Amino acid sequence: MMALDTAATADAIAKASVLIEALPWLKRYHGAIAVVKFGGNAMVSEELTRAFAEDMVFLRHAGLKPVVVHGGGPQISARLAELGIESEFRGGYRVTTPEAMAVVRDVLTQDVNGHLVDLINEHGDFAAGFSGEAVATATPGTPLFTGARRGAVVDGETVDLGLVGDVVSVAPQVVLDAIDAGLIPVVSSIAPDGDQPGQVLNVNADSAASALAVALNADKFLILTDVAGLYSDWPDRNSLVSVITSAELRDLLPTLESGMIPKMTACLEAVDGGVRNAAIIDGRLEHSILLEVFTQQGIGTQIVGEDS
Ligand SMILES: Nc1ncnc2c1ncn2[C@@H]1O[C@H](COP(=O)(O)OP(=O)(O)O)[C@@H](O)[C@H]1O
Ligand SMILES: CC(=O)N[C@@H](CCC(=O)OP(=O)(O)O)C(=O)O
Repeated sequence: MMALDTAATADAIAKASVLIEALPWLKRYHGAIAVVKFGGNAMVSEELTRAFAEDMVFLRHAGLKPVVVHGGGPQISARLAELGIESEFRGGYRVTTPEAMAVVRDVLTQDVNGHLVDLINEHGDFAAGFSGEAVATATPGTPLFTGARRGAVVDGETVDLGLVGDVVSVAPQVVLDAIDAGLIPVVSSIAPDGDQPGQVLNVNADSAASALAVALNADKFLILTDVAGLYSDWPDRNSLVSVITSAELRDLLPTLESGMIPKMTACLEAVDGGVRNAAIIDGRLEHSILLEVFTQQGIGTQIVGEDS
């Protein structure tokens, strides 16, 4: 017989209290769709990517319906550099030539998407990879994302970004079919150009993720990034915001610096579009998603609707 020492008992009780703290959240989020944006910076670390894949499988087993939208900015930049193709960002967006677009599509839809799908599927056949070009069997001819070209405003002037677009409509059936089949959809941010058949556009992954969250009427929208959350007075580390309403965020948005602008715009669009809760959390912290979803205090910055 083995005696339990006091330290081991205290440790076991602490673990049980962490588990029971999750109960109200397990109840609240049972069957909920959670769209999670996973950025390319977190993916630079294999350990973080593996932890992310575990979190998605955890959410799925906990009764949620996770949907992943991924970026891959650093991976695209590395491949373009290897190929000697120049790559420039203007107003936070990559200027995308036809030559660069072929690389963007390949890196996002093959390498990054394939790697995430493989890591999730190490835990069982859960993941299904899609790009915005995917079509549902019931609606042939209508892609998941339809894009329209956009420019960017730099120093008050609109500049051309080449083959860069916004998602202007979403046909979510292909993703809903995967969810209904018990799968975890893993989506890359490439969108067919609605005005130019055969052409695809490079879409910022934060913005593609929020468009999908709205179309799926998601309960939760999470963006992983490389800071602890939104700082109201960046870079003052004492100004981390834990909860902000969409009205407050709308006022703060014009004061934000690049980097945070697309993320906070995506959160605002998601909440304005009916997503009940959006949050930006620290992707550098392993399993930060679990802390956000299943603990009382949560982490990062929550963006809630004006009537919350
Ligand atoms: N108000 C702010 N709060 C937090 N981060 C900010 C703020 N303003 C600018 N930033 C910058 O935005 C960065 C996050 O944006 P980005 O680098 O595009 O993230 P990711 O690589 O996750 O897509 C942070 O690392 C930080 O340097
Ligand atoms: C138009 C535009 O800039 N598209 C992005 C798409 C990838 C992305 O958004 O990746 P992260 O989430 O890792 O930043 C790009 O080419 O880098």
